[in-house]
Amino acid sequence: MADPYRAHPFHAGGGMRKFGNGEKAKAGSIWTMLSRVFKHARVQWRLLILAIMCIIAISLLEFAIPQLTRYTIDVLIPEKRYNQLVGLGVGLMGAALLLGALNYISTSTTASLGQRVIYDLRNDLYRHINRLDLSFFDRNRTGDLMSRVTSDVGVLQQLISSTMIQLVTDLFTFSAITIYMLFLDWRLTVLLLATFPVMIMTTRLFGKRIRRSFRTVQESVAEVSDHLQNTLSGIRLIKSFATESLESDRFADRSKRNMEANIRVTKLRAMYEPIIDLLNYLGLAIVLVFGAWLTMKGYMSVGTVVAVIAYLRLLQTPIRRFSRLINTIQQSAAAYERISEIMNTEPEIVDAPDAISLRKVRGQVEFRNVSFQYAGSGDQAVLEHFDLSLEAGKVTALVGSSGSGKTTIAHLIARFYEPQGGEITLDGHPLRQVAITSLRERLGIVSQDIVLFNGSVKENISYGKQDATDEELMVAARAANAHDFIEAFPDGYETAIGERGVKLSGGQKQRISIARVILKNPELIILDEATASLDTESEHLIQEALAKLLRGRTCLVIAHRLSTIQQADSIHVLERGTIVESGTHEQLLRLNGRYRELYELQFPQAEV
Ligand SMILES: Nc1ncnc2c1ncn2[C@@H]1O[C@H](COP(=O)(O)OP(=O)(O)OP(=O)(O)O)[C@@H](O)[C@H]1O
Repeated sequence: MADPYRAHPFHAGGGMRKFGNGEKAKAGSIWTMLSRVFKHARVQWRLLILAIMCIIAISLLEFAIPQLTRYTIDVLIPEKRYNQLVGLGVGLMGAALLLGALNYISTSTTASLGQRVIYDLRNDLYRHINRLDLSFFDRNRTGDLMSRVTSDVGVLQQLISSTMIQLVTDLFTFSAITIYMLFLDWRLTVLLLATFPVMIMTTRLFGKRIRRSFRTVQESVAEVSDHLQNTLSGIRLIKSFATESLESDRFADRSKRNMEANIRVTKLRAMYEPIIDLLNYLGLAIVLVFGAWLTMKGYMSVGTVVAVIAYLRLLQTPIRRFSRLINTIQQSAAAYERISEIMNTEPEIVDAPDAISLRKVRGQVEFRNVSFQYAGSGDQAVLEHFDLSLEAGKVTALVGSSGSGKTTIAHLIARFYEPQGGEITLDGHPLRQVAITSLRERLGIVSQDIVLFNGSVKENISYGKQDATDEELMVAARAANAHDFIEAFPDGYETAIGERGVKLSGGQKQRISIARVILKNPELIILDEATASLDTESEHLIQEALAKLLRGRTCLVIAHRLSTIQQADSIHVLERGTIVESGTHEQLLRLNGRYRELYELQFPQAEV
């Protein structure tokens, strides 16, 4: 049946929703992000060690080259050591070659390290999303979740594959050079370091703003993705209402937010980088002026000044690079916040520590004094002090007006949601004590809202029993009256059914979904409006298939159409979460109550 809450039009609710019990990642938690990402990287420790060793070697080489310049100016030239010139050239070229090789190794290692970490992170995130409760998916938009798994994780990729290692290298180079420069000339170095607090303050100031804008960028990417997901999967509705241009305008609006946020980021960076450059020039001016003065006074050699300038440039490289990395870092921090919001959300419906695994069930289901309301629906309870029994091996039907709570009852049996009060038992075991997987393995649901995946007929039928043999598959398809039409397809069971089964008719989809449940062979079946909206012939075929499916199993049938449930062993009429009448079809007709009213509405000419 159509779930009224889900059957919303496009674009229900905009903006971010709160992530259930998930904490928000703390603002300014760049170090938390780096350390968590590092934890993932630690698993690849061989690559990590290789990358770090290369980086240290690169830093040492870069550090040694200015020493050659200094030696040439201060020793080789004044002392005219011609015989050492060849050695100098060869040494320099050798160092350059080694530098090239080390750079190659470190770049390729860090790139594959990054890819592997991202691979793990993305899989963890997807696994985690799959574990979350249905109520989480009620609260969050599919497109938004998709963009967290694709775009946000993608942003982190940059951070891991280049930025983080670069950051470690730069930190190492920076500290080594600063220490060496202090030895070389502490006065010049202290003067130089005086510009640093200003740099740090500027970075913090801009960093926060840049991150905020990136958060908007990522959120707008999510909105664009949500729009795409909704409209492309609902393209038939758009065409039938001729709302193509309306949707294009809405798309443009969402893209505009993305564009504006990106422009804001670019402007912030455009302002930040020149400020850092200015501070770098200030450093150079200090070294030049003060260094020149020291040299003129004879306190320092020309070679030392040249070496200090060379080191200054080496020192400024990491600073400059950091000012560019800040973009990636802040963007990653914004993306990481969005990933953390999911990772910090824990499912509430989980196995109890002493949960029992059910191997075989009879299917006796009891609702005792059950109260339930959906999260976020105010104090609107769907069920209050509700009692219901499903007799093992019997067919129990639920009828009643729209919104009376029929599907909710099915959801509670499957433990998609947990009741706030009372207890539901299966064969006497409270559902809270039953391992969720074992419960769902014993349960088959056929609903009007059929979900088929893009793939072959065979893959779809065997979804609940991946190791089914071709023979078993065909037996199930025959029982579901699906074998004949499947065989008539040019590729038979290998036929691709298209996204959500678009290449199949409504009745065919329904029969495939029945075959899927027959193959799974559960003891407990829920049919939710399974035969609505079908023509008489399809309905006949499906009724036949369902009759085979129900044989010998416990079954709950939820129906609007009373013709489909007349044979049920017992029928309950539900109104606003309360059972108002119960009995067999004949008994209920004799009661002259709500059931008879519904029956006469559907069959005005019937003789009853
Ligand atoms: N996921 C949800 N979140 C919040 N409220 C919900 C959700 N699903 C259903 N509801 C509300 O719970 C009530 C019962 O819905 P339910 O789907 O159980 O009714 P139903 O009897 O199956 O209706 P119909 O026959 O029209 O399908 C309705 O008022 C509905 O708006």
